[in-house]
Amino acid sequence: MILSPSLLSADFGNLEQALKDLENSGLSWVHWDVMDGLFVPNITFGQHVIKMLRPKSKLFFDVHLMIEKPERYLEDFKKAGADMLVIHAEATNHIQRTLAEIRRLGMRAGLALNPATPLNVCEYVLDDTDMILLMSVNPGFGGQSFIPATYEKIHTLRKMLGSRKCHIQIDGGVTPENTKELCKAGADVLVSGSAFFAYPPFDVRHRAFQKEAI
Ligand SMILES: O=C(CO)[C@@H](O)[C@H](O)COP(=O)(O)O
Ligand SMILES: [Fe+2]
Repeated sequence: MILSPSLLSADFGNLEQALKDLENSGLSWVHWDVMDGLFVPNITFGQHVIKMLRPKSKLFFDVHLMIEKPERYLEDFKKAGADMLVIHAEATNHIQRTLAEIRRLGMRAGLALNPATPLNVCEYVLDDTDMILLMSVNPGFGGQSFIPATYEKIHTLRKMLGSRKCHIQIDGGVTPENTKELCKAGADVLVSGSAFFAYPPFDVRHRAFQKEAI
């Protein structure tokens, strides 16, 4: 299981320190929640902030784009140093083209689905994605409660993926308490914001999640 802590719950005034602390705690991924105030009601940071922090960190930058028409900014995020770009199926009319363009630019391509979005939207683009992100809360805010219907969705998606090497990432309300069940259902990348950052030290927190993973 890969744990990808969400900086949405970190101190925005000191992201450099948060990145250092994560790296020193043995983590390898970090999750950036980019919000535009349109696709979701909240606004966070964009490509410029990521670009300034890229030289400060060796972590894998997992960038979750909660923005309308993400195809407008792919090159910007590549230049900013994103390793993986995750677009929302609900935010573009051109899912396949956008995923293919992300890969052409040399990044890994992910596709995110809101809780109410059925799995069939990704059926014909499974070979174009390195990761499917299943939202287990409605996007826009940290600290919300996990939606239990996600378990069945993970299980069905894992069957749909067959032997493909594609991550299933879960985002929203993830805690050490539901980690085992999520892994059992077929998830292998977990995002955690509030349940991770609220309880330092991070190496102890990291172990609390990993202990539950199967
Ligand atoms: O994408 C989002 C929210 O839209 C997430 O990445 C949150 O940051 C997860 O926060 P918690 O639910 O773990 O507090
Ligand atoms: Fe996210």
